[in-house]
Amino acid sequence: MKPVKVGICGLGTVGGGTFNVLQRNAVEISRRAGRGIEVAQIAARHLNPACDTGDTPITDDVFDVVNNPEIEVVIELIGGYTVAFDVVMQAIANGKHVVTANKALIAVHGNEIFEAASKQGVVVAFEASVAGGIPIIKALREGLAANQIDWVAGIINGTGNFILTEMRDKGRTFDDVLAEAQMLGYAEADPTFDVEGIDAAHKLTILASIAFGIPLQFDKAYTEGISKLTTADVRYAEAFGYRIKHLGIARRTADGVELRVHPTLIPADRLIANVNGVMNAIMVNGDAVGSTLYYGAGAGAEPTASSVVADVIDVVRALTTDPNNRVPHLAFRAESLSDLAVLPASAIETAYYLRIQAKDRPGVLAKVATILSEREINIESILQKEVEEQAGLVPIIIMTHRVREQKMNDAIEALEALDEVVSPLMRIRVEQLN
Ligand SMILES: NC(=O)C1=CN([C@@H]2O[C@H](COP(=O)(O)OP(=O)(O)OC[C@H]3O[C@@H](n4cnc5c(N)ncnc54)[C@H](O)[C@@H]3O)[C@@H](O)[C@H]2O)C=CC1
Ligand SMILES: N[C@@H](CC=O)C(=O)O
Ligand code: NA
Repeated sequence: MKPVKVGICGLGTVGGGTFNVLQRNAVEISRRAGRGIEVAQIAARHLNPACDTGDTPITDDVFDVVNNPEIEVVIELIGGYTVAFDVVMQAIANGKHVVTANKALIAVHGNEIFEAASKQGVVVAFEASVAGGIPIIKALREGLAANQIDWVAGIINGTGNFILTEMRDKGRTFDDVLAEAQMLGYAEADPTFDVEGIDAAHKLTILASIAFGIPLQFDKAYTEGISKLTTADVRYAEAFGYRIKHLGIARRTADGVELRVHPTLIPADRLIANVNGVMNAIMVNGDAVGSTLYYGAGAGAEPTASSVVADVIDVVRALTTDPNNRVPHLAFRAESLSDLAVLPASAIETAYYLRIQAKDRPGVLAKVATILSEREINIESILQKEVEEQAGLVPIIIMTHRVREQKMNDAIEALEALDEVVSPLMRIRVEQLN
């Protein structure tokens, strides 16, 4: 049988890695796919020194690839929502299958893209878009298909986890580690997407849709980054037996779905609390299987290429299958997606860590405790440090029981209004993940 011709759009970190893996493992790949896979054309603005493209035809116009009649599968590795969106929609209109690593595109425009793809009978595959090399889409969509999924919680941004780990273990500064993550090709084109949680929210949006069978709703995700965390919080968390990780959490409750990305204290003895550097890990809890954990490299050229190429192999196998009997894009059949509401942040329920910088006066602790108890917020433990972090100020660290976010917002407003308390205070959510 003739090889399947594919076209690569974008030859940066992931595009280069994808080309290299397709070449190096060509024999193994064709033994799995049943056919060879040939890169018939590449669209690139620059050559990639990490990859020897030999005599593969190269164009600087992505639409040469998208409109190339020989190409059956378009691999979109440009990123962003502009050119990438046009590339994907035109490829679908031309009856071509698409493989992409672009979580921003899928989280924001996925509903429209999947509808167009289904009408055309083509597949849009996006395993590399979440957690780089970890086959989490495959696990959730197929391996756990028997379950009602209760929650998903994961470290799903490699850059952010790399920064937190290096800051904690080596005392390096935020900016220094971010620059290294950019140099290593982990960071997004705009690194605020990594450090402000936008990239993790894109990925969480995708995971939640596949876990619960709901349309993609990125605009409803609550997003908080890691840029305000201090080494003092990391230290206090450790004193309580916790680690701070930047988590994406999607949880089904009686009222709807929580969809939230934020720094989180988790018990230091959980496996996921010990996931360091660029590694990602995702816990999935299903009613039949219980808790499961998926671990691996969340970013980087070849780990991400591992997922891209696996998708290409899946697509090659799907070329001869009935479009109505393929695994649905969002795991549930499009006509069976549910309208389960994504809850507003005020309805989230979680425990809290509070760090209050207070003037060293008698009676402050009693006032703080009163404000919390008036709002039925129970204190789990409290630590009043005698050392002053700033002149005349002593930190009070409080761990609470679970409470609705609305109540905590009210309490924080009242605490910050106290004359003795420096505003703003630090609040970090706490999860046990069991
Ligand atoms: N870097 C990583 O570890 C991971 C990246 N991703 C996603 O993969 C995609 C690609 O990311 P990277 O490879 O890191 O980015 P990159 O910036 O290294 O590569 C993108 C390439 O596309 C090229 N490009 C831009 N516009 C173009 C156009 N009109 N025509 C032809 N080429 C064009 C750029 O010149 C660049 O070489 C993004 O969607 C990203 O979010 C997903 C998982 C991991
Ligand atoms: N910038 C992303 C790349 C992979 O998705 C990350 O750091 O996780
Ligand atoms: Na993946």
